[in-house]
Amino acid sequence: PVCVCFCVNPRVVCFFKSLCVCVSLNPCVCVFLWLVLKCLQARYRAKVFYTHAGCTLVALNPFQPVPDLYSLDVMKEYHCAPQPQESKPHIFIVAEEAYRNVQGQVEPVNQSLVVSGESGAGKTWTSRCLMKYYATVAASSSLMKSQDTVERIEKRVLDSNPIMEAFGNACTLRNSNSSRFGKYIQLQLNRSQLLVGASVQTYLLEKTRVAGQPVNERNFHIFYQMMTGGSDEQRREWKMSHDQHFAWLPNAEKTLEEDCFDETVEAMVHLGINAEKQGHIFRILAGLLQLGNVIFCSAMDESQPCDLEEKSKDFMHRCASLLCVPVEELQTCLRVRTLRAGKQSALFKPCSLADCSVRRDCLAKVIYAQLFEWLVTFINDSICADNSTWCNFIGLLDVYGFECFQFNNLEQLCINYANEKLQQHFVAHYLKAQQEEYVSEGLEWSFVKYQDNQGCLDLIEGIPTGVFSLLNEECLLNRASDAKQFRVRLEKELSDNGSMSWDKFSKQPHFTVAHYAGKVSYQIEGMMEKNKDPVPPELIHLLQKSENPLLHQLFADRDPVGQGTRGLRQVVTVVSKFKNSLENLMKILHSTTPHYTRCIKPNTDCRPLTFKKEEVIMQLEACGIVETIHISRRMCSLKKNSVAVSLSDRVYLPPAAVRSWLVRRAVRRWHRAAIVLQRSWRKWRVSRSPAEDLQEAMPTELDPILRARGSVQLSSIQEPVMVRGWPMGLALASAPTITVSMTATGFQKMMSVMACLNGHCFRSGDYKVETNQFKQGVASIRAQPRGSIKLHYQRSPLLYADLHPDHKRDGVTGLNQILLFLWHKLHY
Ligand SMILES: Nc1ncnc2c1ncn2[C@@H]1O[C@H](COP(=O)(O)OP(=O)(O)OP(=O)(O)O)[C@@H](O)[C@H]1O
Repeated sequence: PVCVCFCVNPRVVCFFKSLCVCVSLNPCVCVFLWLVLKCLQARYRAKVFYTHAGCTLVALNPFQPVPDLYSLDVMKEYHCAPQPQESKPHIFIVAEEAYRNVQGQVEPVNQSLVVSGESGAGKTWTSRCLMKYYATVAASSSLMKSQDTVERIEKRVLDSNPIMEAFGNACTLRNSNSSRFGKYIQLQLNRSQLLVGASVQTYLLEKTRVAGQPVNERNFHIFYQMMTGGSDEQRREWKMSHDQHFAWLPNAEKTLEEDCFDETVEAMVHLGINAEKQGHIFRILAGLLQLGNVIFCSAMDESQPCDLEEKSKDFMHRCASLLCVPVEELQTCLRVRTLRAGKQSALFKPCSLADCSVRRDCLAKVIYAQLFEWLVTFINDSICADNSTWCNFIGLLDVYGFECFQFNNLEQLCINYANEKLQQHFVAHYLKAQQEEYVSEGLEWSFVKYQDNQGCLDLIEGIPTGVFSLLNEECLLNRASDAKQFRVRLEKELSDNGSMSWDKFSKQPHFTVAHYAGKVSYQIEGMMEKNKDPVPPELIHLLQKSENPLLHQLFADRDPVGQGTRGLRQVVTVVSKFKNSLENLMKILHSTTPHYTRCIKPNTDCRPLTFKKEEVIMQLEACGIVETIHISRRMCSLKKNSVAVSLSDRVYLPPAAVRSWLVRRAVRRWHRAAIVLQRSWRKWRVSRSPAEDLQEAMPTELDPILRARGSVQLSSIQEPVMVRGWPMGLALASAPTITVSMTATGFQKMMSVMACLNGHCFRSGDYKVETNQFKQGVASIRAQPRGSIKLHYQRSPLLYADLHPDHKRDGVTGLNQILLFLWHKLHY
């Protein structure tokens, strides 16, 4: 059935579909997207959620539990299958393929499973499924008798999930269990490929959430778990009465299945976080909640520190008691800045009202972030195997997807930068490597064009004038940051980079980056402060005095003023830390065999079995799926000498009846489209006078300029031969061979040339045609044995027909323009 789709000129489909998103795309990309979209939609309706697309597995989120999709029996089925790739697409195929690569010691032996997608698409779910799979099939204890037999190490590895999710996930507008950090989990395998340990690396926790939650979103799950799951005794210990309202716990009335305190505590116990340590952790968290209720008010005397609202005094006491720090000192360091002049003397300056709140929030953020880091280290200590016991690993990367909100700041810049890096890895590794391999195998292969995002990466990470470098420079200067000034600096340094632009009419200082997945505007206000992420030294001093052993431990080694070894200020900015950790990750990815899973969110409301085409198509375009399928399709057509097989090979369509209905419906539409096209074509022809037509189509004399644009000059034969390529192009559009030329304008032209030459003085075999698909037209025709013959094209009488259809990314070009022209003629 897919072949039927390919028989129609993609541009026609494009034109008639006229989806606004499609029109802005390259027509060939557009038709691919549309086809993929249709296949995915049909499969989703038939409750088939996994689809192979080239080397990538596309996972559609069902938003409801699917019985028996991930059961032990299904795991066994894939694990024991002689050829898992031949089975129905499933995440377990990816898992098994990676596992067998390790078993087979195929270089690079270590594997990385990259799971990407936007928030709520199903990355965490998928990662959990993968971990369960390995914990079952590679269990080092008892093998696969029942889920319960998964013993110690496997259980501990799995138990890291509820803890990390409790502390690092939150309910957002887009996902009720949204991971607010990125993670790379390394599953360690011994010589017999059994799971003997694991380690977790986390990236960029969204710590601002602890002290401020976007409207209609929530704080991290752990706080709500404590509220709903804590016993009366615990609540007393946490100074958390049943009727107390917490400013930092919005939407507490919402009940979520993620609010499972018992599960978190049980997992903590399994990982060795004993009752005493748990007590320290929960008291710290309870202290933060009390801190969030503290509100400052202006002092009567401006030279004095801000006052506390009456109720806040009590909250401040509770907070100090839970954090085990002296209450006076806590109050002072939130309200008074200490200025050091030299080593001995110190000046005390009351903070402004706004500064007091900033310090309060800063205290909460630094404590929470440090606690999260400690938890990750603890988990690693508990599940990491001794280096001597493991030799290979399978890594699972679950990273935040591309983000574009109304207001974007440093967090989005970092997240989108990470996505650019991963996209580059995907493109470089898969698209380039695959294509080079095909060429080296001697396959007649023309390179598929792909979006190179190096320009965008240079813009962000370039040294010394990338956005990150300039941001860091501002931080080192240690002066009050000015957003407008910084914007001017950016413009001065980076206006040459094509990925950077500015909205001239916007009043807010900002810059816009053209990412591979779309343009994002970042506001500059606050960006430098976020990058510095300063913590007042007084706060660190205070926490180092805490009598809560855990809190004390969290800050014991921290230098409050950030002094380097030679006494220089050492500013480790957010972006430099993030860039470093990402570079390390990329090194790991480059040294492993990658497997890509693209999770797709079929609708934004998280409604079960609801497929919104517009939303899916955006995600498909953003994740480079089209290029992947394109290569596979071309590869299959080369190998099997038939076109359009790969989609039907790899995309499993729904049962017979549905499939034929879909095809018939599609054919009817295309038939109607073709009739409209024919009619408008005839009308257009009639509207032109024959003389006009002939004059342009058949120039009597070939002057040099005209000849350069459009005629055939056969050097061994004196007489020039003209090739009328334009009508042929359209005629060929309906022939089956056009399937190959969907992205190959050169091939299309070659076909028309061959057809024309056949009508002239050549016998077949007299010539050999070579094409270069990236240049417009035919590269050369070699006559044998008469030497090289140059071929030129005749200028088309049709407006726009000479334009190469896919050079501009946006805008409609080439044949689409003809069609638009006709359409306008027809309708207006
Ligand atoms: N395969 C699946 N079967 C059933 N439900 C699923 C599946 N995948 C995802 N879901 C549902 O979708 C929700 C969102 O998935 P998940 O939390 O994995 O998204 P995510 O991509 O990790 O999002 P974020 O980036 O915000 O963390 C899950 O809580 C679950 O309800």
